[in-house]
Amino acid sequence: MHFQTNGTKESITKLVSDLNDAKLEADVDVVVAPPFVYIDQVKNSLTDRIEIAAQNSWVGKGGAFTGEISVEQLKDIGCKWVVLGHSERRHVIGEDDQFIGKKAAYALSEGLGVIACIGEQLQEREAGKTFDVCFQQLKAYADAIPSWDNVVIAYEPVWAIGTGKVATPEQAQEVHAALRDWLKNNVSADVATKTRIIYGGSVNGSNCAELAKQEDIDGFLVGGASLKGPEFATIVNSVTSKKVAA
Ligand SMILES: O=C[C@H](O)COP(=O)(O)O
Repeated sequence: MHFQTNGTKESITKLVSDLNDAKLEADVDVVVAPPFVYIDQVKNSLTDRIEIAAQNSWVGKGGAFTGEISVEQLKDIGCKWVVLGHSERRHVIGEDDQFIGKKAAYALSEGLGVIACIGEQLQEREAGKTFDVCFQQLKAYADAIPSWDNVVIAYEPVWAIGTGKVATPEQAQEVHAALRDWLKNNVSADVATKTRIIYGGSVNGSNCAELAKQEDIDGFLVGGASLKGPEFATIVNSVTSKKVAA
């Protein structure tokens, strides 16, 4: 669950309480990504059943980088994961593929898990460039990281993020299968089989079950719907038996 830049101390207290009370299937990995300023609050009040992710991290060791948050600091406050390459980092902040790849490599080298986001914009899909864009973004991670052991790929078509316009199960499955095939051909068959590929973009309690049935969809990265604890629990439980990060 990914709060993006949402929440207050009060709303997050309520959300944590809902999550602590939720019945979450045991075989689903659940990760929550609060804004930096609330990570400590969440870490200190949320059940250990759910791990904590940051929404970004600095590209190297901490130091004189005003406004940035280092991987070392994230580890210090109990983060196990970091979300990198989110479309808002790419298209609003301007991070490029290589910079994101370097961030992933540094976070992994320090022992954080990486939720590595990729995805095409609407005009790219309409121009028939979905696979080209996704493969290029995936290659930048592959070129930078030494191992995929601690990486979850998040496919998030930009046109589906926060728009209410979810990819159809067939659209999402088509890209997930292509990504797995790319890993098989360019990394290894083993990595292609073992790497979890999760979908993000307007996932909610009503559409998650059909998406979760798709062979290559291993879980979800949930934004808006994660701000409602009971609905998020429904989404988590829709991917049971797939051992998925959600
Ligand atoms: O990380 C979350 C994604 O950006 C998806 O957000 P959304 O579920 O609100 O579309």
